[in-house]
Amino acid sequence: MGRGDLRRFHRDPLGFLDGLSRARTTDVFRLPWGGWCVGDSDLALVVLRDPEFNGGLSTFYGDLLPSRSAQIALGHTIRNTIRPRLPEYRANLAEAVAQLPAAARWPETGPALVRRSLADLLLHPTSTPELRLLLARSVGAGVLIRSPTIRGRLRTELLRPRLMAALTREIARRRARGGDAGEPRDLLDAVIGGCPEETRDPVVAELYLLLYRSIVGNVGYTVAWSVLLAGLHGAPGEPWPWPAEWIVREAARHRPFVWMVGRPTPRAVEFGGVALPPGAILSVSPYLLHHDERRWSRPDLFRPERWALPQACGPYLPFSTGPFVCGGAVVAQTMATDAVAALADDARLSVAGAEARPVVTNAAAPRPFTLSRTTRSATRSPASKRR
Ligand code: HEM
Repeated sequence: MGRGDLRRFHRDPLGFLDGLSRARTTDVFRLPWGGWCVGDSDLALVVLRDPEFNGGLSTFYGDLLPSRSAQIALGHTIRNTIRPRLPEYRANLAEAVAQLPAAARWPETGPALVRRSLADLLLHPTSTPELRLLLARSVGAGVLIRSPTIRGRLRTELLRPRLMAALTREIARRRARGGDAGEPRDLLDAVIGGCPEETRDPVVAELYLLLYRSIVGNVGYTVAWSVLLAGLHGAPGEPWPWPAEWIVREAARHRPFVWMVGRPTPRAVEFGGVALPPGAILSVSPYLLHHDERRWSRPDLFRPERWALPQACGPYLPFSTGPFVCGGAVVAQTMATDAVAALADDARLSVAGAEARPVVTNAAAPRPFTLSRTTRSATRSPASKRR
C-alpha cells in the first residue's frame, strides 16, 4: 500500500473502504494491502454460503484441528459449557459494573468487564496464580486485538510467549492429573476435553487463546461500540431511549467489530468480473453489506429503532453466515446485551472524547473514550431515598 493510501486508511479506515467500493468498476475489487473484496452484496453472500468457497477447514481455526468435524465438535463443546453459566455471568456483571469508576476509560473497559464477570469460567481459581495474572494482563495488551502501534506490538511480543508457556504448562498439568468425566469446570477443561486426544499441549493452548479472544475480545469490544454509539446519539443526561438488545444489534450493524472475513478461492475462478488464481483471498466486509443503500434505509445513521422491524432490515452478518458462521453467535449476543443492560440500569451515561471512526488492525475497535456513569439512586437526595 502506498504512503498516501496508508495515511488515508489510518485516518478513516471505513471511509477508505467505502471510497474503494464506490470507485470500483467490477463487483470484485482489489484491496491495496492484498487480496480482493466483494463489493456486491448478493455476490458477497454467495462467497460465504456457496460450498465452492466453504469446503475443508474453516479459516477461524486454520489448521489447528485435523478435520472439519473436530472443529464443529469443539465449537459445540464451548457453547454448551458457556450457556448454562450465563445466569452467573449476569449476576457478576451487576457487581462488576457497580465497581467501575464514575468515569472509566474505554474501550478496554468492555473486555475487562466481560473477563471479570466470567473470570472463574474462563479459568478456574485453582489454576496457577501466574497464569491467572498473565490472562488478566492480556486485556489491553494486544492479545485480544492487534495493537496499531509498534510500542504496543512490542509489549504483546513480551507477554504472549510467557502466556503461552504458562498455558501449556497448565494444560500438561491437567492432562497428567487425568480429567474426571464430569462437567468441565472452565473453558480450559472444555478445550482440553473438546479437541482430539492427540492434540499437542501447545496447540490446545492456541485453541484456548483463540476462543478466549472470541469471548472476551469480540464480546467486550461489541459492548464498547454499543455504549459509544448509544452515548453519541442519545440525548445528553437522559437515559437511553432504546432497549439494550436494539442498541447492541444496531452497533454491530453500524460498526461490526469483525469488519472483514476471507475465503481462499479453491481453484482458478472468474468471479464478479475478475479472473482469480487458486488460493486468492476473497474478502467479504460485513461493514459494506451493512451500509448497502439498496438494502438498508439510511444505513449511515445509527438508528436502534430500526430493529423494531427486523424483517425490514438488509443483510446482517456481524457473525458471518454460511457453513462457517460464528459458533457462539446467540451466546455472544446475549452476553453483550446483558452487559449493556447492566451498564444502563438505573444510570445516566455520557461519553466524552468519543467518535465513530474505528482503529482497524485485524478487527475494527473504537478509539479511546471516556464513559461517565451516574446511578440515579446515587443522585437522589438522602431525603428522597428515605421516602
Ligand atoms: C460479539 C462477539 C462475537 C463476534 C462478533 C463473532 C464473530 C465471528 C465471526 C465473524 C466468525 C468467523 C466466521 C467466518 O470466517 O465466516 C466467528 C467464528 C467463530 N466464533 Fe465467533 N464471534 C463472537 C463471539 C463468539 C463467542 C462468544 C464464541 C464462543 C462461545 C464464538 C465462537 C466462534 C467459533 C467456534 C467460530 C468458528 C466457527 C467455525 O469455523 O466452525 N464466537 N465468530
